[in-house]
Amino acid sequence: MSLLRFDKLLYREAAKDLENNEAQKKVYDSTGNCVVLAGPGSGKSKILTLKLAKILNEDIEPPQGVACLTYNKECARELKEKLNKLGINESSTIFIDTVHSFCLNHVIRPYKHLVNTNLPKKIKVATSKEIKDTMLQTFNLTIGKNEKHTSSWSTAFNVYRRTFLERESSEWQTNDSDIAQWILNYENSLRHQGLIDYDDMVLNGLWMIKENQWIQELLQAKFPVIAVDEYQDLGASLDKIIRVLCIENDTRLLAVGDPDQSIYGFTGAQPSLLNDLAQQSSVLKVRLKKNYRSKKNIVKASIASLLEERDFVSSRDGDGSIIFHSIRDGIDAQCDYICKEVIPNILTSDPSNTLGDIGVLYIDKNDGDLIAEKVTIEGLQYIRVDGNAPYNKNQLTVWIENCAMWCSGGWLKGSPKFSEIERTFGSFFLNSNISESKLESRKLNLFKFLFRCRDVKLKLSDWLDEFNDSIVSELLDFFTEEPDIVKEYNKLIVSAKNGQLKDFKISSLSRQVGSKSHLNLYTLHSSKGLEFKYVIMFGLEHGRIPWLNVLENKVNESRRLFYVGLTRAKDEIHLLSSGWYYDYYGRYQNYGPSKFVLELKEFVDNNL
Ligand SMILES: Nc1ncnc2c1ncn2[C@@H]1O[C@H](COP(=O)(O)OP(=O)(O)OP(=O)(O)O)[C@@H](O)[C@H]1O
Repeated sequence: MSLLRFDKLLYREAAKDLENNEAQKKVYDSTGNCVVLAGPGSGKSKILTLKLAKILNEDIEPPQGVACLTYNKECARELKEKLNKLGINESSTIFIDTVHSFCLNHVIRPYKHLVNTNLPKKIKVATSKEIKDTMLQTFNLTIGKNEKHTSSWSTAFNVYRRTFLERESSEWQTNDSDIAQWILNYENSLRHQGLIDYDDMVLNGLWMIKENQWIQELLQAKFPVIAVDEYQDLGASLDKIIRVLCIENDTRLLAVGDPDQSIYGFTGAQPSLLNDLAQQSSVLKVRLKKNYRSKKNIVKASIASLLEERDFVSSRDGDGSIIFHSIRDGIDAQCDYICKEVIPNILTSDPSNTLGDIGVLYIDKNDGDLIAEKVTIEGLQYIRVDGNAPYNKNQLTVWIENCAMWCSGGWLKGSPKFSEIERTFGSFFLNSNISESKLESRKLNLFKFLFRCRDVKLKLSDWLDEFNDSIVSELLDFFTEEPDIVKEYNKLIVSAKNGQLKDFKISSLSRQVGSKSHLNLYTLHSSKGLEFKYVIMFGLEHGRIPWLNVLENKVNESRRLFYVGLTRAKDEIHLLSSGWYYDYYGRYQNYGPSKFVLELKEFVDNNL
C-alpha cells in the first residue's frame, strides 16, 4: 500500500512541470482520444509517459490495462525506462512493445485457431536469411525474367505490401500487378516453409481485428487505452488498427508524433496519416510549441532547414551555436578532425562536459565503421548504434544489457529494477512446461549470479561467459520460434571475445544511452528521440544527403532526416563536409557539400 502511495507521488510530482505549459496540461487532463502533434524537444515523450501514469493510477484498474505501441525495441525500452521512473512497471496488464509484438502476442497467438487464416499452426518467425532467399526465389519466378534483383526492388516490395493492405481492393490488383503477384508468391512460399515474417504479423493482426468484432471487443476489454509513440513512423497497417479500435470502436487513444520527423518512407510510413487521424471529430488535437531541448539559434536554424514556417520557440536561455567545418580531404579526414579537434575542444571548453554529452551522427553504417576506427585509435570509449554495430537488439540482447546495467550500478539506483529483469526472465519460459518451483529456483540462480557480479569493472567477455554457463545457455531453446534472436546473442558473445567489444567492461554494454564516459555514435535514423548537449554531423556531401537524381519525396525525406539530426542538439551543432566523397563502388563523386548545409549556412550567416 505504501509503495502505491509513493508511486502516485512520483507522477504527480513530475506533473508539476506541466503547470507552465497549457498545451501539455490539456493532454494531461484529457478524457478521450487525444493526438499530440508537436515538434522536436517539445515534451511529447514526457507528456505521453505522464498521461499514461495518470491513466493507470486514476482511470483503469487491473485486470484491465494499457497497450503502448512503439516503432522498435529500443523505443520500447526507452519508454519503459521513463515509465519506471514514474513508478510504472511493465506487467501482464501493461504492454509496452512494438506493433509486431502486440499483433503476435495479443491477436495472432491467442485467437488464430478460432478464425480463418492460412498462418502455420505453430508460429515460426523466418530468419533474415530465409526472408532474403524467399524474396529472391519468388522474384525470379515473377519479375526476374526481365529484370535483375536490386535493393530498390526490395524497397518497392515492402512499400507496396505495407501500403495496399486490402487484398480484395482494386488498388492492390492494379497499382503494380507484378509486385502484387510477387508478394503473393512470397507469402505462399513462406507458408509452405511453415514461416511468417514481421509484416505477416501486422497484416494478419489487422485482418483478424478488422474482420472479427469479437476480437475488437476482447482487445478493448483488455486494453481500454492504447498509446502510440512516434506515430508518424508506424505506417498504414498500424493506422488502420488504430482506426478500427479507437475511431470505429471505443478504445481510448493517446498518440504522439511529429510528421516533420517522418524518416521511414522506405518502409511504407506515411506522415499524412497522423495529420488525418488528428482531424477526426472524436479526437482532441493538441499542438505543443515550446522546445525545451534546444537553444534559440538551434530552433531557428532547424526550422529554416525545413524550408517551411513553424511556430516553435525555444524555452531555454542562451543562444546556442551552429558551426560549419569545411574539411578539404574527405570523410576520412573529417573523422580525424572530429577526434583530434572537435571533441577535445568540446571537452576543454567546459570542465563539466563529458564524452556522454556528445552525439556523433552520420548517414550509414560505413560511416560508423570509419568513425569507430578513429575513436578507438584515440582510446575513447563509445556506444555505437547502426547496422554494423556488433549485434542487434532483440528481447534477449536487450535483457542481457539490462542485466549488465543492474550489475554495474543499476542495483543501487533501482534502474533497472530487479523485478523488471525477473519479470522478463519469467516471460522467456511462458511457452515451456516448467513448474512453478523450478522457475522460482532459476530466478533465484539469476539473482545470485547478478548479486555476485555487482562490479562495474568486470570484463564483458568474462561476465558473458559466466552468465552464459549459469543462466543464458538454457534459455536459448525457448527461442526456436525466432532463430535470429539466438544469432544476435551469438554475435554479442563473439564480439566480446574477439571483436569490437573486446576490451569492454560490463558498464560499456550496460548503458546504451546516457553513459557519461562513452561517446555516442549513431546513424541519423537511430538518433531519433535522443538528445545531446553537442551534436556533430559528418559526411554531409551532396549525393549522400540528399541522394542525386531521386524523386522529390525522397529529397524531402532526406531533408527531414537532416532536421532530425539538427534537433537532437541542446547547445551546439558541428556540421562537417568536404564537397566530395567516394561512393559505395569506390568512385570519386564531387558535387559539393550537401545543399542542406549550404542553405543552412546562408541562413545562419544572414540571420543569427
Ligand atoms: N513542461 C516541461 N518543463 C520542463 N522540461 C520539459 C517539459 N516537457 C519536456 N521537458 C524536457 O524537454 C526535453 C525534451 O522532451 P521530450 O524528449 O519529451 O521531447 P520530444 O517531444 O519527445 O522530443 P523528440 O520528438 O525530439 O524526441 C526533455 O529533457 C524533457 O525532460
